[in-house]
Amino acid sequence: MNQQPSNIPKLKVCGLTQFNQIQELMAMNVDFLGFIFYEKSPRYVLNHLSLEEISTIHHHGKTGVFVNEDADTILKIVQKAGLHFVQLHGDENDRFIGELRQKLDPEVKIIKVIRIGENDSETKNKILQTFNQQPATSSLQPISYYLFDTDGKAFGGTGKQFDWSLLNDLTIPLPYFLSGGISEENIGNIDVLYQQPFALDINSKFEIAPGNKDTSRIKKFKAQYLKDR
Ligand SMILES: O=C(O)c1ccccc1N[C@@H]1O[C@H](COP(=O)(O)O)[C@@H](O)[C@H]1O
Repeated sequence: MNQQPSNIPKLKVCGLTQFNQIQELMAMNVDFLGFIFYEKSPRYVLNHLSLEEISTIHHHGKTGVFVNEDADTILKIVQKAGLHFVQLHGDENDRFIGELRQKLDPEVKIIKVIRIGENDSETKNKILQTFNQQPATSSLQPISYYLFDTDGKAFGGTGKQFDWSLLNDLTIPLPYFLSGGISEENIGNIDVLYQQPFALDINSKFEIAPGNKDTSRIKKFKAQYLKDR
């Protein structure tokens, strides 16, 4: 993993489908490469790359994005594609996550997505319930990271920002990825967050078309915003 001063968020680029773009991102030291294994997504990676091709990508941050997928399918994809992170972007409950944790190699880390709707007490309660699902005394912690994204009918890739100030009302018990319509236009507001993100997750705002990334804009974004601030 890329060595950076700890106050600078890492960068995940999600929804990758093109080999040449993946190589460009690796040359820029992007920390996480996201592949969407959700058939209904316009960024469904298996329409473009096979599991064998993904397995040949030598990078330590290969992340598979899954939406309400069954555990055995996730396991098979993780093993065949050589993934390091599993991003659960649907409505997976703690029981499912615990079972998946038991099946996965301990080195493979789970990122649990919390999709955020309105900034209201119902949303805050939903988030707190998810935090409480983590068993305090587990030898192998089921969830290693949270990822906060904007809620929407398509589960993810909405291109919309949620109200980040909601995070300031919470004590987030794990490092987290900040996601949902992140671009040059809103990243300047990141300083409002008391608890800074472990990583930024960018996706549809850096596309020419779904799955086709504008790598030169990503390069500029990384150089401008992910340097020592
Ligand atoms: O991008 C998708 O098509 C997608 C579909 C289903 C689940 C997750 C998806 N992408 C994730 O959405 C967030 C935010 O994306 P955006 O910046 O708002 O476009 C990101 O974490 C992707 O992993």
